Amino acid sequence: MRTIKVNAIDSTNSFVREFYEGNINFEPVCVRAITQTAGRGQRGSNWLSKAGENLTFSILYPQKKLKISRYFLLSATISLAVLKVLQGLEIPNIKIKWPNDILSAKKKIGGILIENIVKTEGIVASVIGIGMNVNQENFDDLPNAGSLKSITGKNFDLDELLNRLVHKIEMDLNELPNRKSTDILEEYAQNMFRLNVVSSFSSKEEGNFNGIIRGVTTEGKLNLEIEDGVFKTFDLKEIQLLY
Ligand SMILES: Nc1ncnc2c1ncn2[C@@H]1O[C@H](COP(=O)(O)OP(=O)(O)OP(=O)(O)O)[C@@H](O)[C@H]1O
Ligand SMILES: O=C(O)CCCC[C@@H]1SC[C@@H]2NC(=O)N[C@@H]21
Repeated sequence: MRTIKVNAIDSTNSFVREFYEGNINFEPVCVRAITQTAGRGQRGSNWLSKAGENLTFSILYPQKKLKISRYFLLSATISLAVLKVLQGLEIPNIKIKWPNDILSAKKKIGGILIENIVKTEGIVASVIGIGMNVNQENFDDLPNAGSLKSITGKNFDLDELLNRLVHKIEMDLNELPNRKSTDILEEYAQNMFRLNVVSSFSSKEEGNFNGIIRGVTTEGKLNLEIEDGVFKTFDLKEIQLLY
């Protein structure tokens, strides 16, 4: 797909979304910013990334009326594509922290923000925003953040890494309609951070409590074993993994 490099913009997600508004027929496109002045994360957070040291990009991907109920399969496919590219570069211990934080050695090295363009017929396009911490060495205000450099001690070529990520994502998205959802969910679960171990959670309804991550539902809800043999599912708005 075509990649456009821009110097400074507010947010690559906002940029490609605006680009879509005037273009009904389009090919997938990737927009990468050297720096974002208002990078956005999940749950309304900011995405902070030093200019020129990391990757911040968004892919605008046309969908053929994707059902909203299949949205998480898309999200899981993106997380797994990123994970596989990083594993191919021998970055250690890559995990997906539900729903789609990318961790290496327990540090958050990447974040994914997918925003769908929904019409009455379903999802007609997806904006897939990815922030990857690559060569930045210090994350003073973000104690849980890390980068490929802070973990491996090596510098990475940003253009080459972007090409690998975009290529893998495009291939896996094209393959998505042919894949069984149970296979995707199983592969996702196998790569989850803190799968099958007791973890602490915080939820609006129940305060802080312990549970064991056992996987995800087709809709992307977190499936927790909250007592022996007792399971409960939670969506992103309802719960946070503390550690
Ligand atoms: N470059 C970055 N790398 C990692 N995290 C970042 C970055 N920029 C902003 N953040 C945000 O800083 C916050 C702290 O991240 P951290 O992973 O430590 O906390 P968290 O509670 O696990 O967050 P999350 O809600 O994403 O699971 C998160 O909201 C994260 O998205
Ligand atoms: O973990 C998260 O909270 C998601 C972070 C997503 C950040 C990327 S950087 C490129 C794209 N543009 C944005 O404004 N956000 C995403």
